[in-house]
Amino acid sequence: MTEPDTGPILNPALDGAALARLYGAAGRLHIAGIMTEPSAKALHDVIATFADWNLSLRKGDGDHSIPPEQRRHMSADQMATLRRLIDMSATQGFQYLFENYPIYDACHAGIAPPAFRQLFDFLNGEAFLGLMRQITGHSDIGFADAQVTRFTAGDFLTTHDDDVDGKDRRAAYVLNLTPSWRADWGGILQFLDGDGHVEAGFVPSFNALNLFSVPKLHAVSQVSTFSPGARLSVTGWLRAGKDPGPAQ
Ligand SMILES: O=C(O)CCC(=O)C(=O)O
Ligand SMILES: [Fe+2]
Repeated sequence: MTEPDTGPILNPALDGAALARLYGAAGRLHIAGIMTEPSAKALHDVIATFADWNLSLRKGDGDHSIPPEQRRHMSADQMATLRRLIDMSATQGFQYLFENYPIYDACHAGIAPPAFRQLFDFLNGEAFLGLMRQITGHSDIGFADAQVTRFTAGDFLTTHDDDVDGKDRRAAYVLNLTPSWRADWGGILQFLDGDGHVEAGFVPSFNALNLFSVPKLHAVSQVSTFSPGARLSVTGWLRAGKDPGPAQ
């Protein structure tokens, strides 16, 4: 893995007060150029060459993660069966399928690769959290949890609102690290209104932060079979209070 020298750096030219006005009006925001360009490129290179992805899906009522060791032993038939089960449950309810690496858990367990530790420190540093407090108006935001995600052809995340009791999520964020993408390739972060219509959609992009308030109905549309690339992001929530540590 290529390591960035310094880790991510917040773009010093961002106008927090102007962004706060936009967020206040819509409850969501797409911030282009969130990091300095060289540090965004370095972070992209780390994620684009990362190889140890879990497969993340929903089983019963909970998150289920298939680690890389186990994935390697799954036959094409087993994978196809799993896919069919996932498709069946996605028809009616909350389901997802994408690859991830749990940065928050790995940092607390002391096993995160150094570049992901730097990323976690950036997301929990005063520069980033201070800007997030200013934009969202939530002065009690105390920490950010985080995972890296990769969506390739067939991956999706159905409609949900991110609200989980006891997690104190004030806002959700998606740090976009996809260098080139077309809306036709899917993977669009869609926001739904009370009638089930898509009221807005953010197309995967590079070095941009999507931010939205919790709870809010949203989904990631399925990445199309003809998408040639991967949708790469760092996602998580800005949470109130002190980081409780492992398993939260
Ligand atoms: O990747 C995205 O754009 C959104 C992810 C999301 O909604 C979630 O992880 O809950
Ligand atoms: Fe979500």
